[in-house]
Amino acid sequence: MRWTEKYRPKNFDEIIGNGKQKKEIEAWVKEWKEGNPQPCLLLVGPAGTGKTTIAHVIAREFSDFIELNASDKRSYDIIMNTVGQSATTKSFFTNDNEYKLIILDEVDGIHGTDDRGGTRAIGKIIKESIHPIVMTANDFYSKRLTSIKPKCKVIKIGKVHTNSINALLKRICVKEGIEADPEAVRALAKGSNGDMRSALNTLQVIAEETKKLEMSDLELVSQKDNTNNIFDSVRRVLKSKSIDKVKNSLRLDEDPTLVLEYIAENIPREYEKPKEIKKAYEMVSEADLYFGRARQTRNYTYWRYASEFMGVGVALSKDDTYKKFTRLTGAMAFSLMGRTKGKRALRDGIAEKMAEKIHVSNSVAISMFPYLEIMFENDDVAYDISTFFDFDEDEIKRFRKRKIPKSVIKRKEKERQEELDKRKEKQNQDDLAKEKNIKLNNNSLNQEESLFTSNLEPNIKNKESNLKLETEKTKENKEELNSSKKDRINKNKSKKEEETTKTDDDKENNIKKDKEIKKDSAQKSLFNF
Ligand SMILES: Nc1ncnc2c1ncn2[C@@H]1O[C@H](COP(=O)(O)OP(=O)(O)OP(=O)(O)O)[C@@H](O)[C@H]1O
Repeated sequence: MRWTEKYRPKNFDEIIGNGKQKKEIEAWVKEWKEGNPQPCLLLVGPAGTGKTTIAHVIAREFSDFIELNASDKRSYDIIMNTVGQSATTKSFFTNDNEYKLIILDEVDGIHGTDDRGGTRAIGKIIKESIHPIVMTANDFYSKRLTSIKPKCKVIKIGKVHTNSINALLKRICVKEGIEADPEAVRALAKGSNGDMRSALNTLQVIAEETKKLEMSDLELVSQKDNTNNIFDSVRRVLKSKSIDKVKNSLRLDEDPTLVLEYIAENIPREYEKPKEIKKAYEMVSEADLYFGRARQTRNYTYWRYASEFMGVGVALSKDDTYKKFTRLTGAMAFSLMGRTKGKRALRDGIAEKMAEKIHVSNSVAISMFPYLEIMFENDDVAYDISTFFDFDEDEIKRFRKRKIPKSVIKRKEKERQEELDKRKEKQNQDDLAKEKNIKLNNNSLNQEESLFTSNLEPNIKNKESNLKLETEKTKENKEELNSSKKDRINKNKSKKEEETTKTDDDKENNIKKDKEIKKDSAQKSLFNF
């Protein structure tokens, strides 16, 4: 295990140096925990001084945290997708009501044209986040920080003092059972120049196996810089067939893709048989694939596989170890990259223009370059294409050595102007025709309208008089109906009256008759007696 990990501080007390800054940071954490949101924290300072470590210690104070290497997320969309939502909703992990820390490492690593809104995205996250944010950066004066700094509480993390490093190294030597010359420990502390990571790495490299640290070891180490360390690793991979040794040699504090470049560069210097060289390069290519996958997915566990291929894979590609001295060289790729920086910038600029205009990716645009080179051989086509993409002189030079002749440019410009004039004229004519059409349409519309009205009017009048007649008729009918109804009612009434009188008469007669009958019967009964 790397000692930088083994001895990584787990709380503020274990972080050495920067006492005043630690207090400020602790106060910031306290405020958040008491429910008082604070501005985002920006820790700026040199490498290996504990910025990321501090961020992780802060993270322990919150319920959860999300960590992103800002320089890996150059796209606005990616940053917003990964952090944007988490920042604006409280529940980016589990507990809804608790604050979670957002760590954005290396915010100054978001680069120029590749930025694609990365800095803007960070600004948006700072503005909208309801969670605490800690950012780290190396370069206080980085342009990338210009817009970020004013929105943050900036804390400068300084180099760790030699005395503090010295004390920590001594403690580690005791824990690791290393017999250390105090003078050597001090020299190591001083030589690390405030970089705690470097001090720990050097101590581990020298003393982990030998369990000793002497001044003579340091003289050896002090001559070594990272590049020398890389050469040691590469030499070990190419010279050895011992898996352990090779694996150990690749444990160095260096970008593994850089180590891969160095190995690839030196394979043919050490290996002699074509079969060995072929196999070794197959291993390099496998390793490269894994690095690519790690980069794309940001899952850096793939690095492990990559190291297997570029270390053990390349080491075991040879039949036997070579007993010879080989002068190793640095990776040509990098010196080449340095030399071709301008060319690459030109290429990327052209690709970007093309990509934007014809909606393809930059790499597809670059893959069209050979065809453009052929097309650019023709002066007229060269002019047309460069005008279409808005290429400047340097960009045109990328595709043809000769400048486009002035006479061609003049003629083409004239043709272009004529074409433009023609188009303008045609446009004017079209506009006029359109206007005319509109007028004509309006006229015919008006005509149709009046025709319609004139046709409609008599009809309406007829209908109106019909309606009047009908209303009158209905009125008459109604009256008729009413009078007949009245008649009927009257008739019925008189009939009833008649009937009533008749009944009354009948009744009277009946009563009379009854009386007579009664009289008769009374007489009868008298007779009967
Ligand atoms: N102040 C410190 N106290 C104790 N250990 C430290 C301190 N600073 C760094 N270290 C050790 O160095 C290692 C690397 O430190 P860290 O990654 O925090 O540095 P950094 O400032 O973030 O560097 P970089 O800018 O390169 O990311 C830690 O794992 C830890 O072991």
